[in-house]
Amino acid sequence: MVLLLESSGSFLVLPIAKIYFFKYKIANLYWSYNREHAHIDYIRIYISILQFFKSPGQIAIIAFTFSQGIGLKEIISKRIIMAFKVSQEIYQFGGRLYKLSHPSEITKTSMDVNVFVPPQGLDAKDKKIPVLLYLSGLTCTPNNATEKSFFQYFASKYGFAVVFPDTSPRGAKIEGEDESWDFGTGAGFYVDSLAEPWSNNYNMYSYVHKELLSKLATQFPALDFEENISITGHSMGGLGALCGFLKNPGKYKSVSAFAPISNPSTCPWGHKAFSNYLGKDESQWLKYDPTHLIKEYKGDQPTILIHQGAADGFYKDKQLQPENLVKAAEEAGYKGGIDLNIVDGYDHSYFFIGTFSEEHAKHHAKYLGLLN
Ligand SMILES: N[C@@H](CCC(=O)N[C@@H](CSC=O)C(=O)NCC(=O)O)C(=O)O
Repeated sequence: MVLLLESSGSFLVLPIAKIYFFKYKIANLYWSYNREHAHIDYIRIYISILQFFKSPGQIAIIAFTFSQGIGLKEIISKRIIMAFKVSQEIYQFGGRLYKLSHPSEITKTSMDVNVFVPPQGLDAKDKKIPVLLYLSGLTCTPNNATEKSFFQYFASKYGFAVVFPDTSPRGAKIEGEDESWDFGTGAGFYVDSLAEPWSNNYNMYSYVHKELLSKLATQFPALDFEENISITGHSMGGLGALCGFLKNPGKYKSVSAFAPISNPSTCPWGHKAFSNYLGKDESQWLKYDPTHLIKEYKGDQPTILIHQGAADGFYKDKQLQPENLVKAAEEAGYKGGIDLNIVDGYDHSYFFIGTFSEEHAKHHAKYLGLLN
């Protein structure tokens, strides 16, 4: 079988992959458009099939390269693959950084995502390793935090994986989506839009918390996306992290944020985004406002760690308002409390995030069972 794959090329790979997929319930097929790297795909096929037969019962990853005549639509319609294209696999801090993309059914666009697997996740045998989801801020792609937050270093030190999703759909072809930096492309605000024309694509809440995590769970069986996952984020991503935690009791073990938009219903960024994505009914806005959500929250109540630079211009302009969240948490009797650290001299940039990312990594490592 292995020799057949090599000599026959991808025309035969697909039928064979299909047979093994159905016969052995293989959950995960790796795929690539990239003809130039076909030899790497074939090597992955050998390794995956050998691994599968060596350890039956485990999920195998089979790779194949698309050839002309095998369309993406056909493959998806037959529910054959859980698909991520791997555009780069980079060695870092003993682990691997994967730069991935995949077609999303929720945003109806191709989505980029970076995933860092620490060394502990490369040779994990019996126990899955925890995951930290990092949501980025306005204008960011998966690469900003990957390049500037230092999170991968601390992920290797403590032993958790990190997922860096994108901040919006890209190329949805909606009129006006590229007109401003704080709305549309790069500014999905992690909400499910209700209003036209955004509601067809701008559904980053469901994309991140449902589709992406479930697809990654199939792609990375050594990572624990179900039972041991925490969430953090910066600015608009801090808002996304706080909402993700407060709207899904029990899903995330812990939450933290860097300079989060804490009370979006009452700040200019929130007004602009929510009135466009969610419409005029302000009761819908409260469903994505942490300062409101914490009053109704009923789940586990770990300490929420927040850092905020005192010299951050957006803080001074009242876009962020973490004090409102602290007050609401106190009034609601949120048990773990909000550990708000206003740090002198720091601004809103990744220099600020990189300075405090170890504290946040440690905070999550504790709740993820990696530290006492
Ligand atoms: N208009 C500016 C500012 C954009 C900016 O500051 N973005 C922040 C997030 S703001 C809140 O969500 C950011 O993290 N930028 C990326 C970075 O690498 O610093 C602009 O477009 O630059």
